[in-house]
Amino acid sequence: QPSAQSLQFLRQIHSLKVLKGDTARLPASLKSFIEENARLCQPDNIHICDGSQVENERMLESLQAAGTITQLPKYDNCWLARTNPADVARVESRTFICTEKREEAVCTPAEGVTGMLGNWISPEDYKSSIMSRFPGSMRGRTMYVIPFSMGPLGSPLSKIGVELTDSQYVACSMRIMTRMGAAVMDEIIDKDVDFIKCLHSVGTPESGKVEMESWPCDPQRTIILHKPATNEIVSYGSAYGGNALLGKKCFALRIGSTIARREGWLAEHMLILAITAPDGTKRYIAAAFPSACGKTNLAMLKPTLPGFKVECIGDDIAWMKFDARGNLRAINPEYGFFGVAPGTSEATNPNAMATIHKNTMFTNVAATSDGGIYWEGLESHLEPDITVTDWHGNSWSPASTSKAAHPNSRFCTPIDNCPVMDSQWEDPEGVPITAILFGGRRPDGVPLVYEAFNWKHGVMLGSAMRSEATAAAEHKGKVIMHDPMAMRPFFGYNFGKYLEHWLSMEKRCENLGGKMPKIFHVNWFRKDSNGHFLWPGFGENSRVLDWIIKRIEGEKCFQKTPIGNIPSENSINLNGLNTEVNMKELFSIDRDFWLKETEEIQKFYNDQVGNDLPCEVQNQLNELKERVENM
Ligand SMILES: C=CCn1c(=O)c2[nH]c(Cc3ccc(NC(C)=O)cc3)nc2n(CCCC)c1=O
Ligand SMILES: [Mn+2]
Repeated sequence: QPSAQSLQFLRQIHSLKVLKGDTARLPASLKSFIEENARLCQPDNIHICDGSQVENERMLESLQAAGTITQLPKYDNCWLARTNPADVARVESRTFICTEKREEAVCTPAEGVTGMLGNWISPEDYKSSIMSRFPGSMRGRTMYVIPFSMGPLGSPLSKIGVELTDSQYVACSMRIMTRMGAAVMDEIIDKDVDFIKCLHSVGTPESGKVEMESWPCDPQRTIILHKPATNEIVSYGSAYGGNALLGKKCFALRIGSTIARREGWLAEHMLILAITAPDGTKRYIAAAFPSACGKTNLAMLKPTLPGFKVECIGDDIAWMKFDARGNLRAINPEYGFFGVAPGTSEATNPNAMATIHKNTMFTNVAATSDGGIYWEGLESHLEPDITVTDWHGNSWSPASTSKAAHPNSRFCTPIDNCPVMDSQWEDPEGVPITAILFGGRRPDGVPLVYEAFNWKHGVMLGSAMRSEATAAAEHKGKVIMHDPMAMRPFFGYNFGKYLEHWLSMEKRCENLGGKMPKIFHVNWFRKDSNGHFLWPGFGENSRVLDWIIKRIEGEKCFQKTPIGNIPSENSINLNGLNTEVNMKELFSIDRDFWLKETEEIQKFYNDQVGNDLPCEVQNQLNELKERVENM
């Protein structure tokens, strides 16, 4: 029976029925956060999530009854969600950072150039965007209150958030992707900690007509807003992934990067892996890759080099901070994997396949007649008598010209299902990072691996990252897109200032008497003149990680080149490799290619960063250009 105080609280919010949870104990900050938004969104009732098994089962039953999800009886507690085809991916053009002054949020692109490093919105437009969407948006619905922690509860590197949402799909997915529920609520109550305020509604089209009953959304008016000054995130109209699971991109990267700047640490779009050599030395590596580079495949790598072991800490986000001894310690703030399904198979990522058959929410993948899932890349796993239903719900066969699964279809699966998690993956102190990799999909000119000469050089390499992508526009060619630090869609503030912050880490580390991590650039995707891949990739990448470890240990197994240090002759272990590798071509450095590359990088800086570019980064590019010219 709620206490008198909470009854008073309820009256304040229009005598709403609090279905679950006792509001009396909530600290004032949380109470007013809920109350203000309940008054704004007018839900029929409020459900304070405790994250329990029974609560989750009730939500799954309710989602099943609504037709949003169907059970996949071939696996243990696995579900398939099909979205409105208009709500299938992050919407970058509708994603904004709100600051007083535009230049705090974004760089100023050159005349006539479209900015590609984030979108700014004024405080006035932020307010009006909310007031034209949220009033009454939750009528007839329940407002779920989701208390969640990014990072292990109680870790000095963790941060807490509260997401208010009218989507049970979001609540079930947040329970997989973050530490969510009563333990976090206790932390908020006991320690009255600041929390990131996240408000989400799938909304309703202005016409009032919901296109697809089982997936309410408002694609025409989708908007994703961030206000770093007050640690607020507001998302409307989409229930999909990075738009709605606000702990991931919105919190852990965009808001996270602004907190990290204030507090002196790094919030990065990076996987974290542990590699143990045959002699037992274990190293932790963080790596940033744009999409389509196989980040999750590397994070869960099955090494081919005998005696090596690779274990996973995370596949998408790293929060890294120098500890008192000047060691860079990293945590994975997430609690699940939200991986791209197509392309995942026993051949490309056997450990992912071993992870996703329990307590997993699949979205927009195809379904099989024996109650399982299917997607492009799983052809060899299709039994002959099995029929397939595509992500629209239509029957599909390998002869179909259409795709069975949406290219951005996902598995959302608990980390603790993964068989290769590192024992320290939840260590509250984080794991010590001794190498940072930047990578890209570069079919031409970029060698398999090279090492930065120093931190400043490495920061320039990160800022200059590019990767082959399928052109979004109609001409379906391949273009080499800039994606600095693989953070292009996720910066929380001005990219130039972000680079300054990266540069400042060197001084910070020095003052603590520590050693900076080494920076490397890797490229699994170089092709020969016939368009064939020069490197077999996948588990063979352990040979590159082995060389990186040798370099961290100080072995002189490198040769200097104008672009950086590459492996010296025969210092990459090729024993046991059953395919011929043309190492000469794989590591060739062509003067014309690199002259062109430095020009492209300069153009990117001029077009997109302008005066916000730190002079040290420009100097590093000048030095690279000079070295290449003198070849
Ligand atoms: C840890 C693995 C990283 N990695 C790679 O290292 C990699 N390399 C390639 C290119 C490639 C593709 C097929 C073959 N096939 C054979 C038989 O050699 C070899 C290389 N594709 C790769 N992929 C898949 C990218 C799409 C997500 C990939 O993930
Ligand atoms: Mn990502």
